[in-house]
This record gives sequence, C-alpha cells and structure tokens, in this order.
Amino acid sequence: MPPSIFARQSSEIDWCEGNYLHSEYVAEYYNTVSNVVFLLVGPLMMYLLHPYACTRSLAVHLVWLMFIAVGLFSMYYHMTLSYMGQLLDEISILWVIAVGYSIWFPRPCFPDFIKNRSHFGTVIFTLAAISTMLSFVKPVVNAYALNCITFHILYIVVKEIRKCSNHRILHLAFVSVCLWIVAISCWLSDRLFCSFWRRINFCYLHSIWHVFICITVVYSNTLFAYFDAMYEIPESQPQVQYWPLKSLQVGLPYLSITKHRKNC
Ligand SMILES: CCCCCCCC/C=C\CCCCCCCC(=O)N[C@@H](CO)[C@H](O)/C=C/CCCCCCCCCCCCC
Ligand SMILES: [Ca+2]
Ligand SMILES: [Zn+2]
Repeated sequence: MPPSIFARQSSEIDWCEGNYLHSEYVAEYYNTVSNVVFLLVGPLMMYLLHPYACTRSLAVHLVWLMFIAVGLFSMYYHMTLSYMGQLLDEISILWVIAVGYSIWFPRPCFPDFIKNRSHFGTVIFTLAAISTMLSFVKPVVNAYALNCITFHILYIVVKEIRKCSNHRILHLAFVSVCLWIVAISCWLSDRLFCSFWRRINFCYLHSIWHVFICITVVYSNTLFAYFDAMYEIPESQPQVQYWPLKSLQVGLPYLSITKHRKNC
C-alpha cells in the first residue's frame, strides 16, 4: 500500500535541520517554532492597517489572514514533513501572492488587454487555479517556482521606484530588497550546502529564512500599498510609518492614512 499523504516524512523535501532531535512529535523543532513570527506579525499588521483597509478595501485584511494561515500550514509541514503539509504550505503561499497581486499590482503596469482591476483579479485567480493543479505534478519544483515569482515583484519595484523621489519610500524599497537578499540566501544555502552546515553544526538557516521572509513581506507589502494608494486614493494622503518607533523609522513599516474615509 502507498504511504498516506498525511504520513510523517512523506514529503519529498527534507530541510537541513535534523529530524526528531528535540521532541518525538515535532520533526523539525526550530523550523516549526520559528513560524510563530507569522502568527504575531499577521494580527499586528491587521490592527495597524485598519484605517487604510477601511479606506481602500477590506480585502487588505484578507492578505494578513492568509499570511497567518501560511504560518499555521508551515508549522504543520515542519512538524510532520508530510506531503500534505508541503502542498498546504506551498498552495497557501501561491494564493496569498495571488490576492496581493489582485489588490496591489500597480494599475499603470497592467498589460494592455486588461480592462480594469476586477478583470486583472479574474486573470490572476485563473492563473493561480491552473498553478494549483500543476503543483501536484512535480511538487519538488513548487518552492523554486514560488521563489521565482519574486523576480517579477522586483521588476515591478524597480519600475515604480524610478518614478518616485520620496526618500522615505526609496529607503523602504532599499531595505525590502536587502531583507529579501538575506532571506533567499538562507533558503538557498539550507537547500544547497546542507552538508557544510551539518559539519559545523549550524542547521538553523531555514528557521532564519522564516523570520526574514516574514519581515520582507511586511516591508514589500507596505511599499506596494503605498504605490497603490498614490494611484487609487491620493486624497487620503498616505504615509509610511513604523511600529513601534514612529519617529526613528525603526521596526515594522505600515501605511497610515491622514484623511480617513469612514467606510467602517
Ligand atoms: C504586486 C505585488 C504584490 C506582492 C504581494 C506578495 C504577498 C506575499 C505574501 C506572503 C508570502 C509569504 C511567504 C512566506 C513563506 C513561509 C513558508 C515557507 O517558508 N515555506 C517554505 C517551506 O517551509 C517554502 O519552501 C517557501 C517557498 C517560497 C516562498 C516564496 C515567497 C515569496 C514572497 C514574496 C516576497 C516579496 C519580496 C519582494 C522584495 C522586494
Ligand atoms: Ca530535516
Ligand atoms: Zn519553512
């Protein structure tokens, strides 16, 4: 009988951290626990972005709810290393990116055949549905394919930043890219150079990736929310602020709205 898709270690991928070293129930202890950052940052962003979401669209909250779901699925995945865990982790990432694109993709960058944002959303959701089906074909390539989407995101960042002269936004874009470079270096190094990291007994790179990609997503989403707000709701005078140290530009960035349109 073939192993169940829920069976422990039925995933094709095994991350560098040793399995069942700290608990008989948790396959990769640090890779599991490090996902707590998603569970802390998601609700905090929903709280900080509430005025912006009320003005722009409540779908902004959906991104952060799905972000929390990604953290929970990722926890389940590293806890079990099951095939089901892997697919839940990857498919939930695909859909949160799809929702992010539908809300924040800058209107001037729409391809010519797109009529409006809801048409764009339909195209993105169709592509995400097709990709979801394809993800079952060769699950081992899914994570690489998801990471490749970032190159398209970087292309859009460069395109938008060329039109921008606001120093706070240039700083935000620069820090987003630096954080992503650190995150992806950890992810790739954990996958490609595991024997080296095992030799020096430092197998925590994938846990470090979880923390850095979580912060990168906060930075890049704030950047896209700013670009989008300047196109769609400029009258609300959007501004980037930082939690907890507003004045020093230190901490987690978020979009604040000066003139609040009371939709909720
Ligand atoms: C107009 C553009 C809008 C962009 C919206 C982007 C919204 C992204 C929101 C959430 C993505 C969360 C990703 C967290 C992954 C955590 C789980 C994890 O680590 N899974 C791994 C296995 O445990 C798996 O191997 C990872 C696969 C790859 C994930 C790729 C994530 C891409 C995130 C995009 C970041 C943008 C960076 C932009 C830099 C300027
Ligand atoms: Ca492992
Ligand atoms: Zn992970």
